[in-house]
Amino acid sequence: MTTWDVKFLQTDASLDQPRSLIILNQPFTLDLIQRVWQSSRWRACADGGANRLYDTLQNDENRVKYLPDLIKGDLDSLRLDVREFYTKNGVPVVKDEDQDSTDLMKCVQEVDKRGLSGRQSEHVVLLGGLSGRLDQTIHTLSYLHKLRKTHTVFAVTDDNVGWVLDSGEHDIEIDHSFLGQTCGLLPVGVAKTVLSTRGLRWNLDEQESSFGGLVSTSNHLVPGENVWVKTTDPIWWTMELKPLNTHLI
Ligand SMILES: Nc1ncnc2c1ncn2[C@@H]1O[C@H](COP(=O)(O)OP(=O)(O)OP(=O)(O)O)[C@@H](O)[C@H]1O
Ligand SMILES: Cc1ncc(C[n+]2csc(CCO)c2C)c(N)n1
Repeated sequence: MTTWDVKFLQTDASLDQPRSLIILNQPFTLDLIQRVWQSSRWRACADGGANRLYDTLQNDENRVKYLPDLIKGDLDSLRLDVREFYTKNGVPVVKDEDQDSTDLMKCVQEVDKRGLSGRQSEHVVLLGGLSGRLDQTIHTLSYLHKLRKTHTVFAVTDDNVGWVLDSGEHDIEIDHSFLGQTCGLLPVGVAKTVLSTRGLRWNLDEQESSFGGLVSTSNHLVPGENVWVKTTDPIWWTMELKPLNTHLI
């Protein structure tokens, strides 16, 4: 049995479980970056993710309070003004021109170099990756599926949080104060899986799910209940977030 929670999304999240944060090149609110920042102890921007951080923070007074530990990628998206600001403030900017790996992969390599990302140790949070360009979104789904045996990686946007549940049983703690009601079990990257659930409005009981068959989208969490999932094969689990504040600093 694996137990899960997304306490790192609480406004007052503590560093109970140290996390690495990778900021992707996708929009996010100030509220979301503040939540995931405070629950991380190492933060990297994947290339143009640094533009997003810079722009979202609005002014230099805020920006110096939220300096990442690293900016890495092929640097085809990082703006010159953003590069200059972060270089001036001591943030390493590392160019990796490999055209067979994405900037997301290049940042996960850095997490690995730090030696903290083992399945049982440091968790990784991706800010972005579940929306925007479809090829990039599918890359996130595929990459986290591939990483599931060696890394614990959550993907978070203003609308969603999601991750891969490996084959087996899972208890998912639900904090209804910031999670919306909608959730999904998405059989991406597997021929099929057999699912049983508790804590959902439309529960499954040893039912087969596949891309060409049943896909549990627009399911609902039951207020006050946690969720239990049993799956024979890996499956993507997603939950909707309640609307976040857009200006908190
Ligand atoms: N339009 C998009 N939709 C979804 N995810 C994106 C999008 N653009 C970038 N990302 C994510 O942010 C990371 C950094 O993006 P970057 O600014 O380098 O864009 P890119 O050059 O298109 O990405 P890459 O070089 O990795 O293909 C990407 O690796 C990807 O995970
Ligand atoms: C089969 C195959 N398809 C696409 C790419 C292109 N590509 C994949 S990752 C990447 C780097 C982006 O920063 C680029 C250009 C490739 N190399 N091999």
